[in-house]
Amino acid sequence: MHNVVFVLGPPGSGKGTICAKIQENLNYVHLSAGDLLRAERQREGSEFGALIESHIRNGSIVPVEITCSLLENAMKASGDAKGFLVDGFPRNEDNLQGWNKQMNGKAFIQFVLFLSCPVPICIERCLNRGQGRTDDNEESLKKRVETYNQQTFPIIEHFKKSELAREVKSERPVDEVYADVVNVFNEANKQK
Ligand SMILES: Nc1ncnc2c1ncn2[C@@H]1O[C@H](COP(=O)(O)OP(=O)(O)O)[C@@H](O)[C@H]1O
Ligand SMILES: Nc1ccn([C@H]2C[C@H](O)[C@@H](COP(=O)(O)OP(=O)(O)O)O2)c(=O)n1
Ligand SMILES: [Mg+2]
Repeated sequence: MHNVVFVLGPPGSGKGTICAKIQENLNYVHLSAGDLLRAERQREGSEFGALIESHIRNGSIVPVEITCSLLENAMKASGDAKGFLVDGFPRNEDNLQGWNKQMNGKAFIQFVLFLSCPVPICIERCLNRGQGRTDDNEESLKKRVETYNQQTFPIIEHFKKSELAREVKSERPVDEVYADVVNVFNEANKQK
């Protein structure tokens, strides 16, 4: 049974940055759904490359069958760990239902880390991210924020209702955000 922490928040809220630090210090393995999709997009012979690229540019969400299989394969391929940080997933109802169907009995959701950050700060961060991504531009970001507000935030609300969500405000400096995130993990691991 894989132990999973979902990491959600608007684009640019710091999910990847914080997950990398947690992975380094707390023995969780960081799996970014976006990174896995970008790798699949590039994979020689992938039948999904063009589909993934169009969703990424358009700020829309790739069908869960693709994303969830990439995540499950990555978990299977990973060595033993305290758990998996599933970064940027589930991003909509299709993701959530697809996860429940595919991962039923195979994964336990320990909690959901929600990084909340004002959108203007998030947009600024993405425009300055400097990773050469095809979706860090004004046009794509406008659509990604719309997707987040209309499709992802309801998923966060769902996890809040089931008392699984742990919110950390992430407009502050990284170290301050990370210190609060560590406290969330310590608290959650104390309860196990
Ligand atoms: N707390 C923070 N303060 C300032 N910049 C940040 C902070 N967290 C992340 N960043 C920067 O903002 C950009 C987006 O961060 P990233 O972790 O990629 O966010 P996400 O994965 O949520 O899109 C990166 O360039 C990162 O270095
Ligand atoms: N569950 C997911 C996660 C990402 N994607 C696609 C659509 C997203 O806009 C892009 C980029 O996701 P990613 O998490 O890397 O983006 P941010 O780190 O939040 O800026 O990938 C998806 O279709 N389904
Ligand atoms: Mg990211």
